[in-house]
Amino acid sequence: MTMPVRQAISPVEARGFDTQELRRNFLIESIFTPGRIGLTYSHLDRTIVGGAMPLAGEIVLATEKQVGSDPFLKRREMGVFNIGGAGEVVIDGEAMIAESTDCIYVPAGTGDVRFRSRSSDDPAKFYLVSTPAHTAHPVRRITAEDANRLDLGAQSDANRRILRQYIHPDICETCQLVMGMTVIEDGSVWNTMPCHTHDRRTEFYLYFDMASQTRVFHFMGEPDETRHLVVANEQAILSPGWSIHCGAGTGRYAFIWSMAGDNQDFNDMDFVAMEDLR
Ligand SMILES: O=C(O)C(=O)C[C@H](O)C(=O)CO
Ligand SMILES: [Zn+2]
Repeated sequence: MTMPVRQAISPVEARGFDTQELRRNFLIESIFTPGRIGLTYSHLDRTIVGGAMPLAGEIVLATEKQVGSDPFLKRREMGVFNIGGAGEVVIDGEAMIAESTDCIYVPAGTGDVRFRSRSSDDPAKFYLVSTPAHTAHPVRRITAEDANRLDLGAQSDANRRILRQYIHPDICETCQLVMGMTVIEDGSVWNTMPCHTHDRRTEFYLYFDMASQTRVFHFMGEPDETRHLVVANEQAILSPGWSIHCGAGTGRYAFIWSMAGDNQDFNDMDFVAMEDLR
């Protein structure tokens, strides 16, 4: 496995980027490869993001030079969100079932992590987000029913959506990772609109559950210097704290959001007034 590195980009640099440069820095085009694990190291809050898609055999989480510690989770925690068929995450020899839309929290200090699919005909797709951690909290399996559910938006604003907070201080203790899933209701297109920034935290989005022809127009940038990225199914966005992050889809979609940084306060957002967007 090689782990590409994404440097932290300043808002001043990003203003000058063309489409290709924006995509190279803020989009991960391929998260899942059958039978493989693939990870990207971002200098945004030193977050590692990627996917593991086991087929008949298991996949082992191995460490890399970029991580600087052995084992991988010696000084990190990890959220594992399954968006595929049923599978298992084996944590220091203990198998935890992960059905579709289950999330497993794997704490710092874990020695050995393995990923398995129940059936290679319907493989699990484990979306992985790992952030630095200073102590070990208990392992958790969090289902959609366990998560905090928020019903957001209005049909008249085309932004009705169900947001579930899985890894959140009310549900699961972590060092810094916060993670959940937002599903856009039929007939709505917008996520996270009205939009916000939160310079205290980095955010990552994995868009999924999209038809192959569907695209999400994901908006980023400073509120008065917006840009967009055209995103296909199972691609991920890196969103620095200075950037807005929101999107509109041409068809059905959902996304996993995750955050890391100075606090775990989901409501610590700086909302942007519509008249300030450019
Ligand atoms: O649709 C939404 O609203 C969200 O999913 C909000 C994001 O998770 C977010 O930006 C949290 O800071
Ligand atoms: Zn946000």
